[in-house]
Amino acid sequence: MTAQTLDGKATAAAIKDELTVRVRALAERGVTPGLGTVLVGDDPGSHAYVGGKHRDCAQVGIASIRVDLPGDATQADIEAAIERLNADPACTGYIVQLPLPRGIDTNAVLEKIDPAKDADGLHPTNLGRLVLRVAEAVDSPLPCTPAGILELVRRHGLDLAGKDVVVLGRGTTVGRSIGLLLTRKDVNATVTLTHTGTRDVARHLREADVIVAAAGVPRFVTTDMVKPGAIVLDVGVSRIVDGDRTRLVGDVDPAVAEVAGWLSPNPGGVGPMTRAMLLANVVGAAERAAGIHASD
Ligand SMILES: Nc1nc(=O)c2c([nH]1)NC[C@@H]1CN(c3ccc(C(=O)N[C@@H](CCC(=O)O)C(=O)O)cc3)C=[N+]21
Repeated sequence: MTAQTLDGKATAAAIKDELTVRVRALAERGVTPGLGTVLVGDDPGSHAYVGGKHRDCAQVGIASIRVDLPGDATQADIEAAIERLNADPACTGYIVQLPLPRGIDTNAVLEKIDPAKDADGLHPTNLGRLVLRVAEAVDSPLPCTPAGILELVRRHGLDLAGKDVVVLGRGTTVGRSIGLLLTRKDVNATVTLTHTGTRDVARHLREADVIVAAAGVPRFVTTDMVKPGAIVLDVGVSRIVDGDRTRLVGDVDPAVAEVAGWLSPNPGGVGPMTRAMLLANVVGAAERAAGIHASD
């Protein structure tokens, strides 16, 4: 048996088509959503991600505002760039590409972002809203990768209610925040968060109905750790040097496809969904700024 594919590329394309329609409706009201990016330094991976985000924007009719700062930019330089984007009416949402260079206080930077323009959904105010509004749909930006994972699963007709989900990794963008979404009453999953301090990670994984692998450890999850039929989401990305080129490798051994019921490929799974959710946050912020609400 081989796992069915959680096709992030095709699902993201469908979401982008839907967003194009919403962007057109905004244009009729004279509103153009604009995504800003703040990129510090010259990490090739970060450049590739940011480039991809601007290409996505062009596809759905979102304007882009790109701010690139040198690797030796100071805390004050970065915060000044943020203040300009907060004040710029053409920018309806923006992100600060992470990680920031060593020596920069990332949390201080993220807290300067206007929560209404937080396209990543990582501002403390927006994460706090997620904590406070367990029962209802929240009309505020959601963290892109967790939201993308839920949307990917939902659009493949899978229901997580009552399922035991084991999350691997306690990073801010995925591990720490995905449980907030998975345990909302409209999802109703049960969540275990495992990390480097967990005594026997493999034991937890083997009992999981759903695995969210976000540890950033190449091919950590192997066939012996997966219950037959489980839903497996491969979130992690590591760059591996392979001869004279680099390859992207996920947290899940591709052989897991022989055991799992569903598997998100990597690339082509969670990554494109993260980008689609970023666009959705920018469009949502522009709609709210224009007085249009999700329930309208
Ligand atoms: N403020 C901030 N927000 C982020 O959302 C953020 C970040 N910083 N820093 C880095 C991580 C990583 N991340 C990815 C997004 C898309 C793909 C993606 O689309 N990957 C393609 C492959 C792309 C390729 O081939 O290079 C795929 O999975 O098919 C991957 C990784 C967002 N992140």
